[in-house]
Amino acid sequence: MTILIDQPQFGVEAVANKVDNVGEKGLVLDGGFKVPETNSFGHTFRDYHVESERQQGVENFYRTNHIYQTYDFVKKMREEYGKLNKVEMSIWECCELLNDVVDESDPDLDEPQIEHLLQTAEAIRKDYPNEDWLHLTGLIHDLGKVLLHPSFGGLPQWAVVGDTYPVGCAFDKSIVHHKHFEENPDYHNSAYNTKYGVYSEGCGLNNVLMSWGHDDYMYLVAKENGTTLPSPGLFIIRYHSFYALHKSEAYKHLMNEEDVENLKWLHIFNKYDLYSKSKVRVDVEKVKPYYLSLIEKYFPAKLRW
Ligand SMILES: O[C@H]1[C@H](O)[C@@H](O)[C@H](O)[C@@H](O)[C@H]1O
Ligand SMILES: [Fe+2]
Ligand SMILES: [Fe+2]
Repeated sequence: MTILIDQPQFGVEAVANKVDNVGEKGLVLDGGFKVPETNSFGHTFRDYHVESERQQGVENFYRTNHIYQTYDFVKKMREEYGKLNKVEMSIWECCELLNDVVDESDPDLDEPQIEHLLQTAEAIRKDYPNEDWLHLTGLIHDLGKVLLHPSFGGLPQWAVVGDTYPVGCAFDKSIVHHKHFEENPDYHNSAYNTKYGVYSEGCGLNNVLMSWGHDDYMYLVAKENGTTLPSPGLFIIRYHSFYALHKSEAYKHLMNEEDVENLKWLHIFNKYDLYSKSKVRVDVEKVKPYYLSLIEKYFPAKLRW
């Protein structure tokens, strides 16, 4: 039985009200979303080693990503993009810009990004009808990929997409294609290559520099433009690509209590983000009015990017 939650709840209780079942065809969420066994290329999701039409390109992507994402690089990018002086536009205009963007890091998807945004948001909406903040989080979580666009500086893919991880401490073994970190100068720097590096136990993820990309950028955009999304929404946007944490449980020693609470929502979100990727298209015009109303509720009409 599905228990609907009347009031938006942002804590453990809301999570506990949604129970996962393991059905014949894999994991079934109470609300009805079925986790498919394979992606649209016929492989299991997030298999970075299986021979497929995307494998080589994805590995090349991670090699470059792992070589160039250093502590210094991330600091510079955060400073530069934190100025939010590139473009002024609405959330929906930004969604439309993503029409042309295909993500080279993703073994499971070769559709334009706008499809993925709507697929994620609509899948969440079916199972969590009352959590409108989570629908909107689904819609905007990958908007930071506009960094690839010429008007945002046209950053290379390795500085925008792919899984993220902390810099300034050791790269965990669970990170996809870990071996390529051997070519990253930080890997050989004793200030940055220990378990804690420049951080300390329980310091909170907010104090940890993450590899630069669409997550942290979109978090900065949302926060600095005064969004009223709740804390778990911002956390999801900021850490949804941090698979080493939310899937492999690495780096837990850096979390504080608020991170632990927010992580519960990220786990829920991740199922929809990952497993809603398919060739089934969402009718954009049909759902647009609903998402415009959410954007109006949680964001100003124009944002600084
Ligand atoms: O390839 C994907 C893609 O770039 C996603 O947007 C990101 O969130 C994932 O972590 C990554 O693995
Ligand atoms: Fe993403
Ligand atoms: Fe995504």
